[in-house]
Amino acid sequence: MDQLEMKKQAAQAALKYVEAGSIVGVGSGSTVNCFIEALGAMADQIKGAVAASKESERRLLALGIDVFNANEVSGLDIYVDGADEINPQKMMIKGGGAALTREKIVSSLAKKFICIVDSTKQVDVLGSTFPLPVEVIPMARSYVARKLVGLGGQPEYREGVVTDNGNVILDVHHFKLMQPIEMEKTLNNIAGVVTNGIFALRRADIVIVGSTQGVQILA
Ligand SMILES: O=C[C@H](O)[C@H](O)[C@H](O)COP(=O)(O)O
Repeated sequence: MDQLEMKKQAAQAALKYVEAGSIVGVGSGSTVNCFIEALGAMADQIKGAVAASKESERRLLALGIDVFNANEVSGLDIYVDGADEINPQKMMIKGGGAALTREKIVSSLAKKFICIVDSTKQVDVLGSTFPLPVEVIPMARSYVARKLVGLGGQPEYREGVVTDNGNVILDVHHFKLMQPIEMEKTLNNIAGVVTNGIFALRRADIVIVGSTQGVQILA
């Protein structure tokens, strides 16, 4: 079974958490694209969605699903999103698709964060395989990069990428995140950082893993 099939399995399994008449929080990325595709079958049963990226919004609308602005809802029951890495404590690295800030906002609105991943995303220590994305206001790029070096990382400017918020991304290599909560706070305190891709303060509640052995649910 290839990675896409594992993503599809996890995405399909997330449908059982979608309540009729609800507004669903929807993240972004290739695994979420599988979820959006599956959600299409429930388009006439749900009230709509709040999307964490323009790309997800476009895909939802194409399936006839209404998309609400985050300011139009007071809360969400569930938020469904993928991850670049997830550890046994259900903490994640996200932002491989540069949507981290809106993902943090929409996931914060939700009672339950349901993370859908294929088994290749599971790690013991965050930062083991994936560089940590940090969204930065463009004029602060060099300053923030120097601060990240000071913290032991190796930042790399993601050339040609502008986020949905008009900012840039620094991908930080060689950051082993032994204390994810502390590092999430430390990075967010650097002037010019909009947010960083550690999701530890707001971690997942339910993880659905697609693998060659089938779907595993970690609740
Ligand atoms: O900015 C992108 C998001 O955080 C994605 O959820 C993450 O990169 C996982 O994407 P994919 O499902 O394509 O591996």
